[in-house]
Amino acid sequence: MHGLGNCYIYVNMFEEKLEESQLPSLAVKVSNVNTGIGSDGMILICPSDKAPIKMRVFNNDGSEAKNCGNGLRCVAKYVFENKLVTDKVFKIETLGGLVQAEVHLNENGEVHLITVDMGEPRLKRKDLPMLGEEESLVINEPFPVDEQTYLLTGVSMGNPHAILFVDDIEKSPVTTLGPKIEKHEKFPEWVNVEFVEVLSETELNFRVWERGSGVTQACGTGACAAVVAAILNNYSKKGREVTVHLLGGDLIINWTEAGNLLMTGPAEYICVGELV
Ligand SMILES: N[C@H](CCC[C@H](N)C(=O)O)C(=O)O
Repeated sequence: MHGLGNCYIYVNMFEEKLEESQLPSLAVKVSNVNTGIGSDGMILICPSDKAPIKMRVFNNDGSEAKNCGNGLRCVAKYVFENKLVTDKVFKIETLGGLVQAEVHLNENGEVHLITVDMGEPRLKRKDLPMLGEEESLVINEPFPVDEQTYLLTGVSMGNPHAILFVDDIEKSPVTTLGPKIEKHEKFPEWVNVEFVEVLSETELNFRVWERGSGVTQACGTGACAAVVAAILNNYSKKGREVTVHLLGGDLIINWTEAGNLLMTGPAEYICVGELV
Protein backbone atom coordinates (compact mmCIF):
# COMPACT_ATOMS: atom_id res chain seq x y z
CA MET A 1 0.00 0.00 0.00
CA HIS A 2 1.00 3.64 -0.33
CA GLY A 3 0.08 7.00 1.13
CA LEU A 4 0.87 9.68 -1.47
CA GLY A 5 3.54 7.44 -2.94
CA ASN A 6 5.19 6.60 0.42
CA CYS A 7 4.90 2.85 0.00
CA TYR A 8 5.37 0.02 2.46
CA ILE A 9 4.93 -3.74 2.43
CA TYR A 10 2.16 -4.41 4.96
CA VAL A 11 2.04 -7.72 6.85
CA ASN A 12 -1.15 -8.80 8.64
CA MET A 13 0.26 -10.24 11.86
CA PHE A 14 -3.18 -11.50 12.84
CA GLU A 15 -2.52 -14.15 10.13
CA GLU A 16 1.30 -14.31 9.76
CA LYS A 17 4.01 -15.45 12.17
CA LEU A 18 7.41 -13.73 11.78
CA GLU A 19 10.56 -14.30 13.83
CA GLU A 20 11.26 -11.11 15.86
CA SER A 21 15.00 -11.32 15.23
CA GLN A 22 14.41 -11.56 11.47
CA LEU A 23 12.29 -8.40 11.18
CA PRO A 24 15.08 -5.90 10.32
CA SER A 25 16.59 -8.15 7.64
CA LEU A 26 13.12 -9.00 6.28
CA ALA A 27 12.37 -5.25 5.97
CA VAL A 28 15.60 -4.75 4.01
CA LYS A 29 14.81 -7.78 1.82
CA VAL A 30 11.23 -6.86 0.87
CA SER A 31 12.13 -3.19 0.35
CA ASN A 32 14.83 -3.94 -2.22
CA VAL A 33 13.47 -3.06 -5.65
CA ASN A 34 15.90 -5.46 -7.40
CA THR A 35 15.85 -8.55 -5.21
CA GLY A 36 12.65 -7.97 -3.22
CA ILE A 37 9.36 -6.21 -3.86
CA GLY A 38 10.47 -2.56 -3.63
CA SER A 39 9.23 -0.14 -0.97
CA ASP A 40 10.22 2.49 1.58
CA GLY A 41 10.01 -0.19 4.27
CA MET A 42 7.76 -2.75 5.98
CA ILE A 43 4.81 -2.18 8.30
CA LEU A 44 3.32 -4.84 10.60
CA ILE A 45 -0.39 -4.78 11.49
CA CYS A 46 -0.40 -6.44 14.92
CA PRO A 47 -2.76 -7.34 17.77
CA SER A 48 -2.50 -5.01 20.78
CA ASP A 49 -3.69 -5.03 24.39
CA LYS A 50 -4.02 -1.21 24.35
CA ALA A 51 -6.07 -0.73 21.17
CA PRO A 52 -7.77 -2.83 18.45
CA ILE A 53 -4.60 -2.58 16.35
CA LYS A 54 -0.85 -1.99 16.80
CA MET A 55 1.35 -0.67 13.99
CA ARG A 56 5.12 -1.35 13.79
CA VAL A 57 7.24 0.44 11.20
CA PHE A 58 10.57 -0.61 9.69
CA ASN A 59 12.51 1.65 7.31
CA ASN A 60 14.20 0.16 4.24
CA ASP A 61 17.51 0.06 6.15
CA GLY A 62 15.88 -2.25 8.70
CA SER A 63 15.68 0.36 11.49
CA GLU A 64 12.41 0.42 13.47
CA ALA A 65 10.62 3.78 13.79
CA LYS A 66 8.10 4.85 16.41
CA ASN A 67 5.55 6.36 14.05
CA CYS A 68 4.55 6.71 10.39
CA GLY A 69 1.74 9.04 9.32
CA ASN A 70 1.24 7.62 5.82
CA GLY A 71 1.45 4.15 7.31
CA LEU A 72 -1.30 4.91 9.82
CA ARG A 73 -3.71 5.94 7.05
CA CYS A 74 -2.98 2.73 5.08
CA VAL A 75 -3.33 0.59 8.23
CA ALA A 76 -6.66 2.27 9.00
CA LYS A 77 -7.98 1.55 5.50
CA TYR A 78 -6.77 -2.06 5.58
CA VAL A 79 -8.16 -2.95 9.02
CA PHE A 80 -11.55 -1.35 8.33
CA GLU A 81 -11.99 -2.97 4.90
CA ASN A 82 -10.75 -6.34 6.20
CA LYS A 83 -13.13 -6.12 9.18
CA LEU A 84 -10.42 -6.19 11.85
CA VAL A 85 -12.35 -3.23 13.26
CA THR A 86 -16.04 -2.44 12.88
CA ASP A 87 -16.22 1.21 13.94
CA LYS A 88 -15.23 4.07 11.63
CA VAL A 89 -13.30 5.67 14.50
CA PHE A 90 -10.73 3.55 16.35
CA LYS A 91 -7.42 3.76 18.15
CA ILE A 92 -4.11 2.46 16.84
CA GLU A 93 -1.13 1.76 19.10
CA THR A 94 2.29 2.89 17.88
CA LEU A 95 5.64 2.78 19.66
CA GLY A 96 5.25 6.57 19.86
CA GLY A 97 1.90 6.33 21.67
CA LEU A 98 -1.81 5.88 20.89
CA VAL A 99 -3.40 7.71 17.96
CA GLN A 100 -7.02 7.76 16.74
CA ALA A 101 -8.05 7.10 13.13
CA GLU A 102 -11.34 7.99 11.43
CA VAL A 103 -12.08 6.45 8.03
CA HIS A 104 -14.21 8.33 5.46
CA LEU A 105 -16.11 6.18 2.93
CA ASN A 106 -16.92 6.87 -0.73
CA GLU A 107 -20.25 6.00 -2.38
CA ASN A 108 -19.06 2.37 -2.78
CA GLY A 109 -18.38 2.03 0.93
CA GLU A 110 -14.60 2.05 0.34
CA VAL A 111 -12.23 4.05 2.53
CA HIS A 112 -10.94 6.91 0.36
CA LEU A 113 -9.80 9.40 3.00
CA ILE A 114 -8.55 8.93 6.53
CA THR A 115 -8.17 11.49 9.32
CA VAL A 116 -5.67 10.57 12.03
CA ASP A 117 -5.53 12.46 15.33
CA MET A 118 -1.77 12.24 15.78
CA GLY A 119 -1.86 13.64 19.31
CA GLU A 120 0.40 16.44 20.52
CA PRO A 121 3.87 17.17 19.13
CA ARG A 122 6.75 16.83 21.56
CA LEU A 123 8.96 19.92 21.41
CA LYS A 124 11.72 19.49 23.96
CA ARG A 125 15.28 18.69 22.85
CA LYS A 126 15.21 15.49 24.91
CA ASP A 127 12.06 14.35 23.02
CA LEU A 128 13.87 14.20 19.68
CA PRO A 129 16.49 13.34 21.10
CA MET A 130 19.05 16.02 20.26
CA LEU A 131 22.19 16.80 22.27
CA GLY A 132 22.01 19.98 24.35
CA GLU A 133 19.92 21.40 27.24
CA GLU A 134 17.25 18.68 27.61
CA GLU A 135 14.26 20.87 28.52
CA SER A 136 14.91 23.52 25.87
CA LEU A 137 13.06 23.88 22.58
CA VAL A 138 14.79 23.81 19.16
CA ILE A 139 13.31 26.72 17.23
CA ASN A 140 15.23 28.23 14.30
CA GLU A 141 18.48 27.17 15.99
CA PRO A 142 21.78 27.78 14.19
CA PHE A 143 23.13 24.37 13.09
CA PRO A 144 26.59 24.26 11.49
CA VAL A 145 27.22 21.64 8.78
CA ASP A 146 30.63 21.74 7.04
CA GLU A 147 31.34 25.47 6.45
CA GLN A 148 27.67 26.54 6.42
CA THR A 149 25.25 27.34 9.27
CA TYR A 150 21.58 26.42 8.80
CA LEU A 151 18.55 27.34 10.92
CA LEU A 152 16.78 24.25 12.20
CA THR A 153 13.56 23.59 14.15
CA GLY A 154 13.12 20.27 15.96
CA VAL A 155 9.74 18.52 16.43
CA SER A 156 8.95 14.97 17.57
CA MET A 157 5.80 13.17 16.45
CA GLY A 158 6.99 10.10 18.29
CA ASN A 159 9.72 10.07 15.65
CA PRO A 160 12.21 12.91 15.29
CA HIS A 161 12.09 15.68 12.66
CA ALA A 162 14.51 18.51 11.79
CA ILE A 163 12.81 21.21 9.70
CA LEU A 164 14.63 23.82 7.58
CA PHE A 165 12.80 26.66 5.82
CA VAL A 166 13.89 27.42 2.24
CA ASP A 167 13.00 30.15 -0.29
CA ASP A 168 12.58 27.75 -3.23
CA ILE A 169 11.65 24.13 -2.61
CA GLU A 170 12.95 23.10 -6.05
CA LYS A 171 16.45 24.18 -4.99
CA SER A 172 16.41 22.58 -1.51
CA PRO A 173 19.52 20.42 -0.84
CA VAL A 174 17.51 17.29 0.01
CA THR A 175 20.03 14.69 -1.16
CA THR A 176 23.18 16.57 -0.15
CA LEU A 177 22.33 18.20 3.19
CA GLY A 178 19.61 15.66 4.14
CA PRO A 179 21.94 12.72 4.83
CA LYS A 180 24.46 14.93 6.64
CA ILE A 181 21.83 16.09 9.14
CA GLU A 182 20.11 12.65 9.29
CA LYS A 183 23.16 11.04 10.89
CA HIS A 184 24.65 14.12 12.57
CA GLU A 185 26.23 13.42 15.98
CA LYS A 186 23.79 15.90 17.59
CA PHE A 187 21.00 13.37 16.85
CA PRO A 188 21.92 10.16 18.75
CA GLU A 189 18.94 8.30 17.19
CA TRP A 190 19.37 10.09 13.81
CA VAL A 191 16.58 12.28 12.44
CA ASN A 192 14.14 12.81 9.53
CA VAL A 193 15.03 16.01 7.63
CA GLU A 194 12.35 18.21 6.07
CA PHE A 195 12.70 21.23 3.76
CA VAL A 196 9.74 23.62 3.75
CA GLU A 197 8.85 26.60 1.54
CA VAL A 198 6.11 28.77 3.07
CA LEU A 199 3.61 29.83 0.38
CA SER A 200 1.08 31.35 2.79
CA GLU A 201 -0.34 30.85 6.29
CA THR A 202 -2.31 27.89 4.95
CA GLU A 203 0.00 26.40 2.29
CA LEU A 204 3.47 24.84 2.45
CA ASN A 205 5.72 23.17 -0.12
CA PHE A 206 7.57 20.20 1.37
CA ARG A 207 10.39 17.76 0.60
CA VAL A 208 11.89 15.12 2.86
CA TRP A 209 15.00 13.05 3.43
CA GLU A 210 13.70 10.30 5.71
CA ARG A 211 15.75 8.67 8.45
CA GLY A 212 16.46 5.12 7.35
CA SER A 213 14.84 5.45 3.92
CA GLY A 214 16.25 8.53 2.15
CA VAL A 215 14.11 10.56 -0.26
CA THR A 216 10.45 9.50 -0.15
CA GLN A 217 7.41 10.84 -2.01
CA ALA A 218 5.73 11.82 1.25
CA CYS A 219 6.13 11.74 5.03
CA GLY A 220 2.98 12.10 7.16
CA THR A 221 4.69 12.67 10.50
CA GLY A 222 7.05 15.05 8.68
CA ALA A 223 4.13 17.06 7.28
CA CYS A 224 2.71 17.37 10.81
CA ALA A 225 6.13 18.45 12.11
CA ALA A 226 6.43 20.99 9.28
CA VAL A 227 3.13 22.67 10.21
CA VAL A 228 4.16 22.77 13.89
CA ALA A 229 7.52 24.31 12.90
CA ALA A 230 5.78 26.89 10.66
CA ILE A 231 3.55 27.93 13.55
CA LEU A 232 6.44 28.01 16.05
CA ASN A 233 8.24 30.33 13.60
CA ASN A 234 5.12 32.54 13.19
CA TYR A 235 4.52 31.63 9.53
CA SER A 236 1.06 30.31 10.42
CA LYS A 237 -1.35 29.95 13.35
CA LYS A 238 -3.00 27.10 15.29
CA GLY A 239 -6.56 26.08 14.52
CA ARG A 240 -6.46 26.32 10.74
CA GLU A 241 -6.18 23.70 7.99
CA VAL A 242 -2.79 23.91 6.29
CA THR A 243 -2.33 22.23 2.90
CA VAL A 244 1.10 20.61 2.68
CA HIS A 245 2.23 19.95 -0.92
CA LEU A 246 4.45 16.84 -0.89
CA LEU A 247 6.04 15.24 -3.95
CA GLY A 248 3.32 12.56 -3.96
CA GLY A 249 0.37 14.89 -3.31
CA ASP A 250 -1.33 16.93 -0.59
CA LEU A 251 -2.05 16.39 3.08
CA ILE A 252 -4.34 18.60 5.18
CA ILE A 253 -2.84 19.22 8.60
CA ASN A 254 -4.44 21.14 11.48
CA TRP A 255 -2.55 21.87 14.70
CA THR A 256 -5.71 22.56 16.70
CA GLU A 257 -6.12 25.10 19.48
CA ALA A 258 -6.50 22.07 21.79
CA GLY A 259 -2.91 21.11 20.88
CA ASN A 260 -3.41 17.88 18.91
CA LEU A 261 -2.56 17.44 15.25
CA LEU A 262 -5.14 16.22 12.73
CA MET A 263 -3.79 14.75 9.48
CA THR A 264 -6.15 13.98 6.58
CA GLY A 265 -5.18 12.24 3.36
CA PRO A 266 -5.61 9.20 1.10
CA ALA A 267 -4.38 5.59 1.22
CA GLU A 268 -4.23 3.12 -1.69
CA TYR A 269 -3.64 -0.59 -2.28
CA ILE A 270 -0.93 -1.54 -4.78
CA CYS A 271 -1.14 -5.36 -4.72
CA VAL A 272 -1.78 -8.35 -2.46
CA GLY A 273 0.62 -11.27 -2.40
CA GLU A 274 2.66 -13.66 -0.32
CA LEU A 275 6.35 -13.94 0.57
CA VAL A 276 8.06 -17.06 -0.76
N1 LIG B 1 11.53 7.31 8.42
C1 LIG B 1 10.67 7.54 9.60
C2 LIG B 1 9.55 6.49 9.66
C3 LIG B 1 8.54 6.67 8.52
C4 LIG B 1 7.80 7.98 8.64
C5 LIG B 1 7.11 8.48 7.37
N2 LIG B 1 7.17 7.63 6.22
C6 LIG B 1 5.69 8.96 7.66
O1 LIG B 1 4.81 8.84 6.79
O2 LIG B 1 5.50 9.54 8.76
C7 LIG B 1 11.53 7.44 10.86
O3 LIG B 1 12.55 6.72 10.86
O4 LIG B 1 11.16 8.09 11.86
